[in-house]
Amino acid sequence: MSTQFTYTAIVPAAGVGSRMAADRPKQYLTLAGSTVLEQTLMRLLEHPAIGQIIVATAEQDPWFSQLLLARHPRILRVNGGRERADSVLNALQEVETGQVLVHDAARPCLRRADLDAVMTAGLHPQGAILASRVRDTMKRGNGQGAIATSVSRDELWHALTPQCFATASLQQALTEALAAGATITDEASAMEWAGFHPQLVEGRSDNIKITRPEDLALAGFFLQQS
Ligand SMILES: Nc1ccn([C@@H]2O[C@H](COP(=O)(O)OP(=O)(O)OP(=O)(O)O)[C@@H](O)[C@H]2O)c(=O)n1
Ligand SMILES: C[C@](O)(CO)[C@H](O)COP(=O)(O)O
Repeated sequence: MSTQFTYTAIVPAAGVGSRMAADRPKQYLTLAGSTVLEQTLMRLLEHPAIGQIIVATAEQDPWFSQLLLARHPRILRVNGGRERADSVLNALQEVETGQVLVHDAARPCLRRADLDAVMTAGLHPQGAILASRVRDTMKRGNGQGAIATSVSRDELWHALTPQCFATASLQQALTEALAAGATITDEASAMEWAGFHPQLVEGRSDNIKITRPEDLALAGFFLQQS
């Protein structure tokens, strides 16, 4: 019996991790006995509705091929691009399923319940993203290190990943938004540019994106809790 997979996963992993200031891109730093990237890939490989996982790495990346998972039959490596959106667009060319999810390599603490929830919501034509409500009082700076104003946190959310969409809709939106010079920092912003209103699926705030040095130990702690 053929296995019907609903989603193809794209994992953007072509960044240099400049804010991490490590000796290698942060996705290759050691975490919980393997690497950040392998932890993230394991979260996705475990899901029965995810078929192929397309990992976008830098063209000259010397680390990926050294990973055991690099030879996994469900994992395909493609070249990333100058920006995260370019890496995602490159990977989208290889997607053969009607639904696609994009999940940052730098987010290894994703929980199965959150993945289930956003994949289900993502089947809606508008698509869906994992997100967490802002908790702190928000300030907008004046560019000179002082407060310009407070920003209402009503309906203010941190966009997380995975972000789940119909493959054709995302590919068209991303292509057209980038061609128009729009600033695209996540898949939802391309879909919004195209007039979609992706659903917000409230997820755990420990689904952190490893960005700065202090985040690695925190991710290790969170992985011990799961
Ligand atoms: N051209 C790029 C830039 C980023 N990413 C990926 O997008 C995810 C989120 O990006 P970010 O956290 O900004 O990673 P970096 O760009 O590596 O970090 P920095 O901005 O600190 O350099 C990461 O998994 C990163 O590898 C990518 O695939 N291609
Ligand atoms: C996609 C993302 O993780 C959602 O918050 C975020 O936009 C990535 O941004 P970065 O500048 O590439 O870290």
